[in-house]
Amino acid sequence: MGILERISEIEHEINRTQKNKATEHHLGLLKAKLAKYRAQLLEPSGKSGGKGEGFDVMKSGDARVALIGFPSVGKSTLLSTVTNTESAIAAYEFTTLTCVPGVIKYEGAEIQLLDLPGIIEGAAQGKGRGRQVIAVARTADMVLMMLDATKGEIQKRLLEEELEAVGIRLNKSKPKIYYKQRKSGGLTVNSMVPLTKIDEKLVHSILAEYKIFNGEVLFREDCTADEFIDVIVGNRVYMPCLYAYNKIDQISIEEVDRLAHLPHTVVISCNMRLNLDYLVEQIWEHLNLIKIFTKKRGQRPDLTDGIILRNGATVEAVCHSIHRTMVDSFRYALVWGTSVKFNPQRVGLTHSMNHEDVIQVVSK
Ligand SMILES: Nc1nc2c(ncn2[C@@H]2O[C@H](COP(=O)(O)OP(=O)(O)OP(=O)(O)O)[C@@H](O)[C@H]2O)c(=O)[nH]1
Ligand SMILES: [K+]
Ligand SMILES: [Mg+2]
Repeated sequence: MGILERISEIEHEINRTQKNKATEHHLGLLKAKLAKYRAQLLEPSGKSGGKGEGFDVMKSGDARVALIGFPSVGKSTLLSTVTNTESAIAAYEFTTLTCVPGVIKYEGAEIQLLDLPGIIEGAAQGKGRGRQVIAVARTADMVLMMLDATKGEIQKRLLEEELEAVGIRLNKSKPKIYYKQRKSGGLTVNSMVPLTKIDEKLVHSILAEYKIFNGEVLFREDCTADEFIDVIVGNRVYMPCLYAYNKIDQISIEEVDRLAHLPHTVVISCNMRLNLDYLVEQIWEHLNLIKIFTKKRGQRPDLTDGIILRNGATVEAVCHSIHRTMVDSFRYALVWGTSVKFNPQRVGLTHSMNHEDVIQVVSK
């Protein structure tokens, strides 16, 4: 039996099985098997595993956003509207066949937006250009999932399943599980909180499925079997996702209103240029970037030229982005803004900066 058949057989079995306490163990094991076969499917095998011609786009700017959606939902129309790059637009499906990068400028940041071919059901298993698209999506800082507003919510569910199947986790944080494989000594399973969704027996069975018999597991939160499997398989990417319902010029005001209230969702019309400013604002929000300003001693801060960093970035990261060797001569920094109690406050390299903070680095 081929891997695809095995996968569909297990999926079938999972769907057929009622979800309750008595079947929890059985389901958990099936999911572990499923994750194993899917991982095998995605392993690069010879030529077909590569990213493919036309997909190897250089990273540039402060962050990368991958446009994911079914064919003809308007991905290329968006790229051509919000960036200076033109990407072919047409009424037929699969107009775009490669990865086309454009740049969005916002808050002084340069955000790389990648237009990609449409993906369809079965993309995870290599249908269409699914694999190449997914490989690019994994390199992004965020997914912008474009949906056709006239098709309701069905596209969203299907695409989420495809991305889920290849280990992309949207708007979720990494499960708080400590896991360390060892050479001997058996398995130790501990938990800091009561576990209601998985028990020790299932933990052992899942590990056995991966031929792991020695190691240490510590649950720091009440995780599900799926989350535990994610940690064991590794190689998962956790990224923010913004859902953009396009073509709202084609649906009723009531439906627009309903969609607009869904979480992480923006409603737009690329053709009518409706709500595109808000879309860009929300991309910035979801990327979780901050802008900080530098200041020299005795001078005003330079508010025209901020430094773009990830939220939570430390003073050390600031130094690195100013100059490679700055950390070596670092004595302390003075910070003004919401990350400190006093203005200014003397801080060290490990201090975390907030959006729009001002920093003055004092060197040895
Ligand atoms: N009514 C309406 N049509 C739109 C809108 N945005 C794009 N379209 C149309 O949708 C069709 C497909 O647009 P594309 O931008 O080529 O879609 P795509 O998602 O890039 O398609 P593929 O590259 O084939 O996957 C074109 O005929 C566009 O004019 C919109 O806001 N409203
Ligand atoms: K198209
Ligand atoms: Mg296109």
